[in-house]
Amino acid sequence: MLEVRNLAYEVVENGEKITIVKDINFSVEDGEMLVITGPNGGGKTTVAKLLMGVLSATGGKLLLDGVDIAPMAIDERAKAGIGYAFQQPPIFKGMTIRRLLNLAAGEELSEDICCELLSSVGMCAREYLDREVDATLSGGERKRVEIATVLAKQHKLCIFDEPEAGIDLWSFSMLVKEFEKIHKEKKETLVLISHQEKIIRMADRILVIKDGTVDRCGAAGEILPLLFGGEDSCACINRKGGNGYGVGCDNK
Ligand SMILES: Nc1ncnc2c1ncn2[C@@H]1O[C@H](COP(=O)(O)OP(=O)(O)OP(=O)(O)O)[C@@H](O)[C@H]1O
Repeated sequence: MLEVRNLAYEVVENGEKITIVKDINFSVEDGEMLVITGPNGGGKTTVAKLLMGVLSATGGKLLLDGVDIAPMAIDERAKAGIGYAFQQPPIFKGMTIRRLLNLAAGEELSEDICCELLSSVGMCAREYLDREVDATLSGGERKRVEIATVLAKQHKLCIFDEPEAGIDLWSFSMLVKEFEKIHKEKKETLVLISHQEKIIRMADRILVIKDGTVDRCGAAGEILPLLFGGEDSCACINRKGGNGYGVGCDNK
């Protein structure tokens, strides 16, 4: 189980403190899927990076199965069972896709398994295996390779930051099926950051982050009508000129 308590991240710029996120509280039960959504610039990626350890929290607690992972470095968190796919995947010049998948899996994978992983993210597998993870791959290809690295291993907690970004429609449908598989068959705990209705509708719980803090959080059945459906949500979005996330609803 993941428990996030009063998570905060501040930076100092030109001697001035800037709060990027604060008072972030939520939990994800084992095997649950949490989707984090909300307006651009709200703080979603920052929260994901704080969970993975790419950034260090300046306040709060991050408990994974009761252990505070906040002081752990990124590699220790990976060893503790957290997998993370970046919103903007890094380039690994000189490293082939095959090698990257092996590293991500923590073992030598057979060519068939490497191909299966790439096929599951919509890549025509064998022709990619010995390509380098460099700028010759398109943004969408890098994104899919990045997602395949997370699929290469069983995790306690998988975090995907906007997996839909830059992915074509056909591959997106395959990805959605993969997420369903991770969620329903492998029963891994999933945190997905997304703006995509199809992904948001797969969630067990939904967290809406706006202006660096929690705007709404609850079971999907409670939050979905506020985001997409029902007369109330439409009324409040239209009436208050909201942004499609139910922000400003009286029924918060
Ligand atoms: N180191 C930093 N210094 C100053 N501002 C920062 C820093 N890191 C993040 N921010 C700002 O904090 C806000 C939250 O950024 P973040 O990337 O977490 O948003 P997001 O919700 O993921 O947005 P999007 O939906 O566009 O991906 C943004 O306004 C961003 O410019």
